[in-house]
Amino acid sequence: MPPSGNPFSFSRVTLLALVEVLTVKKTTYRDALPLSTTSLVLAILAVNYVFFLTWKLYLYPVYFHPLSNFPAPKVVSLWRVLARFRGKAPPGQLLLELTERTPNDGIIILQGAFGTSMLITKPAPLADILVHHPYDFAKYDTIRNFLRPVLGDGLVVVEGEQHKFLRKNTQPAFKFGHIKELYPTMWSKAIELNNILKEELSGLERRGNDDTRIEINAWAGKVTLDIIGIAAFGRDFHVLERPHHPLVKNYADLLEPGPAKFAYFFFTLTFSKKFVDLFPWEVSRRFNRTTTEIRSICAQLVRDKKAAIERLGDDQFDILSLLIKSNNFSEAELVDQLLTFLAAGHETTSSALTWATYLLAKDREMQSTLRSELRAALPDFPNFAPGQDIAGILEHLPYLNGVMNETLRLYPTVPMTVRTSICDTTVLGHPIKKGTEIMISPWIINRYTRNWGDNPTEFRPERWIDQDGTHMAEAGTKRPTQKPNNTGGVMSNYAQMTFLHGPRSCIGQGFAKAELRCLLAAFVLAFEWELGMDEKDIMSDGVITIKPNNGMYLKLRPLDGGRKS
Ligand code: HEM
Repeated sequence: MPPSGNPFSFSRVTLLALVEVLTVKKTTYRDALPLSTTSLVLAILAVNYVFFLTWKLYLYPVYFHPLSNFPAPKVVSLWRVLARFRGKAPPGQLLLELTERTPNDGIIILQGAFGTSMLITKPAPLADILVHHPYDFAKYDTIRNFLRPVLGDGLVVVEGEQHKFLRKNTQPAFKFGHIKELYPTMWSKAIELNNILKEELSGLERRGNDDTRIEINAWAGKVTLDIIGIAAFGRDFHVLERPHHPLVKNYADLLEPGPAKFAYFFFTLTFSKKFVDLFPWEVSRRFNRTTTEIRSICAQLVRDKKAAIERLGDDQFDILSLLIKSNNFSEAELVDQLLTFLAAGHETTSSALTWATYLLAKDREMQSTLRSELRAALPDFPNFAPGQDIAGILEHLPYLNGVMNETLRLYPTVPMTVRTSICDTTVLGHPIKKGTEIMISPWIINRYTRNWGDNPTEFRPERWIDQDGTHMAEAGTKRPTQKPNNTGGVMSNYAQMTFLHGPRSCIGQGFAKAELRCLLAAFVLAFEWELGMDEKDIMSDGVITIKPNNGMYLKLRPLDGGRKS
């Protein structure tokens, strides 16, 4: 609901026109009126609509919206930004340019025909909204309704007390110790991916295929689906071996970016899903078919798991077992939670892995620096000595963590999220009305000069590495000791918003990072690569999450056991 204070809407000015016509007719002598009744109605409607447009496009946002009094710079350009939103720029980029142009202390008020909102650009208001009183803000009902068929009534979608309850009951599955136990599974899936890619390459060469490029984003999606299958359901979907698994097909269909998908999203949010579904539109039919199929696959998996627990007892610690054992969820609620983990837990990480391969393809020197660090740490690759602590090794490698964090900073998979205040509240001590729209864009915050200094868009893994004293290296020489840091070298944690912060932050952050470390490390040790497509064809795109709009084609050269073959 928009903040109160706007007395005019399209239907109201239309009704008002009727009242005006009646008043004119009643108060004017018949012969004194130089117009027929039809002309009078049309003339009054035209005047009212011109007034309404002026009111909606300019007068209301600039002078009458409650945010017009908020002490922050105002920019009347949201409608222009939206109009260009689907141009040749990734989601968030046009607002980033606007942010760079507008001197501000962390908040810019965007005024325009598509609504007035508060754009947050810096740490202080972010902390206030996301951490100090997070439950005063919620996702829009229209967005939650759009997400519900994909994610169920799971953690991403629910609000308030229901969210607190769910978060508390799912948090144990994401404890540090539990993620550590998942490292060997993630590692073996990473090795499986490498082996399959090597087979794929030699198959292409054997068949004399001219095009031996690999589209890495699709493979990244498969390996992360396999990993989340094991972590969430305790079940290996074997998607890597069976690329035509129905989950792959359905998620690929659902998440493929494109103009039709964007239009569907836009109309669903502007009107309602029920209304949009009334039209015979292929994209809406496909959306409904794929989400129904995914839900029925999840429901079957939940039934199988319950039966297995009853039959065999259960000593597993996958998310589903944990939720079943808590006895807090009905079968339908279990399906909802798993829909969330399945969707939120695989495309996000696969997109991050894809962007890491892109950034390293563009800088071969960084690729080989990372490879050297990994070779030194994992001399027996792809094997480990028995009992070797894979989590301990990977989490402490400075360059690996630097590449991962810098990729996550520059390509936050969720580039934009929107909240609305659900009660009258404050931001940085200033009152705001119920229904105020707040835009939080990790794309902007992670790339904004005022948060990251000069050259914020430069890929520099060293930002995430501290020089920590010196150590004795080979031949008695002293070398600086390097340690990964979690801030990127800037003063505030809130300058990195990829996973948000506070109780609505990504619950899977630790999981995603563990997975990225394994997949990236194994990939760098198994292949050398360069871009297999024109760089100008690469752009991040998507409706809720981003991925490259034309795929990410790489030319891979297999390495033998981490060495050149
Ligand atoms: C690189 C990988 C990932 C990124 C960038 C990412 C990012 C995010 C972001 C920005 C949010 C907040 C969305 C919003 O409120 O609008 C979120 C929420 C969430 N993410 Fe992730 N995510 C990633 C991986 C994962 C994984 C691997 C899982 C599960 C295994 C996961 C599960 C969730 C869940 C359940 C929520 C909702 C949390 C809540 O509202 O309490 N995510 N994620």
